[in-house]
Amino acid sequence: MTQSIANGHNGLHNGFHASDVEPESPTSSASDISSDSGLNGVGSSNSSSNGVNGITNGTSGLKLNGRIKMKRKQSSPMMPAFMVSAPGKVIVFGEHAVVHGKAAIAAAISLRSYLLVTSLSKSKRTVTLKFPDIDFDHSWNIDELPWGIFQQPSKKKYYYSLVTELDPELVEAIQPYLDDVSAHKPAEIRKVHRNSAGSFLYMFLSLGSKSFPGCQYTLRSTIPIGAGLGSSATIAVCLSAALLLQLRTLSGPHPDQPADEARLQIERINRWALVYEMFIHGNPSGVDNTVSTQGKAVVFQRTDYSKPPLVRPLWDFPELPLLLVDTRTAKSTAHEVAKVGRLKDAHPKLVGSILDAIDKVTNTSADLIAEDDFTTESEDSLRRVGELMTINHGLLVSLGVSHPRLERVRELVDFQGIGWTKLTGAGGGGCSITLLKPGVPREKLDRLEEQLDQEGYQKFETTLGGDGVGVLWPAVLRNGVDDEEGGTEIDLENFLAAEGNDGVEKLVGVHGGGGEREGWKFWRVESDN
Ligand SMILES: Nc1ncnc2c1ncn2[C@@H]1O[C@H](COP(=O)(O)OP(=O)(O)OP(=O)(O)O)[C@@H](O)[C@H]1O
Ligand SMILES: C[C@@](O)(CCO)CC(=O)[O-]
Repeated sequence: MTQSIANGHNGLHNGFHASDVEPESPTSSASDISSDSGLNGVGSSNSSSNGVNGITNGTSGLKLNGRIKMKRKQSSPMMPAFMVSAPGKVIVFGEHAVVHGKAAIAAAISLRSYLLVTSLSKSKRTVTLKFPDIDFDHSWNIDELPWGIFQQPSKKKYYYSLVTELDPELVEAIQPYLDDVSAHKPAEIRKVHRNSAGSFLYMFLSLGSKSFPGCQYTLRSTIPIGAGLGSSATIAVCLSAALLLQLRTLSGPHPDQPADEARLQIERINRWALVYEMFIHGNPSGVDNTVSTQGKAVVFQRTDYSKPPLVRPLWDFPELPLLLVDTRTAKSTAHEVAKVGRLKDAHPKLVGSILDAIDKVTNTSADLIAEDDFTTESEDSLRRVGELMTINHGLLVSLGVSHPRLERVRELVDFQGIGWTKLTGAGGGGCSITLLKPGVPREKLDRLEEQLDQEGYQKFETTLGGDGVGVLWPAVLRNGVDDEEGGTEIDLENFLAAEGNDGVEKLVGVHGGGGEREGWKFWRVESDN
């Protein structure tokens, strides 16, 4: 398995603090502009990187005392259907410890979620979530949602706000709108659906306004759910980007966009994705949504939950030969995180030392891969990273987040003597990653894969370090066919009809023929400075 980061400079000294990009004097709220449902959010440009939110495209703005007053459009034509996509991730080092303020290294993978956003005609006042992967489909009447409490001056949040905790009163206000969600489904499924619905409503009501146009959000994913590959974060990122695009608060993505402006957009998407994750998980560190938004690989640390995290991109993350194995034992991140929290409460010093040790492992590894002579061709380089993975896994075992099925993968890999294995993500099931030794004989690998197959494991082919959140605007793809009609329009029908992961990838995948597919655009955040 290989990764594919193109940019040839070392981003280790290239860190940026998310707070660097906060607007100094934001002047219009998302809800101010949502009533003006102008088109062309992608490729449109706001001048937010200079600290003033001048959303200029498609509307004329009057500047008054440094503030921009938006002139209402006379008519608001419907937005075209568009798509957003975000990648899953693997945590290479530091899961769980990252929830307690320690560093983690995570990389985007090539498995992705895809969200189709379809606007409804003006007379249709509903908002619909369609999540066929989890058999969830629900609509609400936009006019009946509890806008009043979300718009109260003391509660109102904006597209640039940093929300670091959920407001219990707002969570409470949503509850009546969850009562009839999947009411006749089994309790376990109902719980998952209500969680998805609640997360969405919290974000929708925070960002939107009563005049938000009727629309449908349809999501399909190629990421196994609850496997530690950040599936929930991808949904958070897709919905956050979609809402911000609908509100025309994002600039780009476009190819000649300066990197710092691209980073600002990424940061805004990431902030709201965290809100969704908070609703799903309770206490997320934010590493999953951060790497899913930005893509590539990052060192992530959040020491103070009231502040943005420190995110240090690793543009030159090495092409580690990794084997990704799904135990096909679902777990709940919220459950595993809470378990570690309880262990820490019971044994603060001991668990504190384990978390410190994980932090050391992560930082040692970040230093190691930044060394000039680190190369994936070198046995010594790989052995050193591998040993750190083994140590990290051992520490996670001592935190109680492994699982017999994960230990079995380790046993099989160790028995063949072909690499170093650790769990990735929340553990308790989910996935493991194995760093393969250089020059492993094919027969040994075949034997391992056969054994894993027999025991019901699933092996994933993925590359590390791919693109973050992407946009397809409008939802039209050429699909490699040079037809004069202008390509295939992605609509609800063909999106829902695509068969399995391969069908979804073939129809809408961001990658075609090994490269990026024409039409999909990404915020380019790499920079030399
Ligand atoms: N394809 C999907 N469609 C709709 N909802 C999904 C989908 N994938 C994940 N989810 C949501 O995410 C939840 C799973 O999140 P969870 O954090 O437990 O797993 P994960 O994100 O895959 O793993 P990790 O957080 O450890 O990386 C599901 O219960 C569901 O709410
Ligand atoms: C287990 C955890 O560290 C990673 C889940 O992918 C949780 C989090 O960081 O929010």
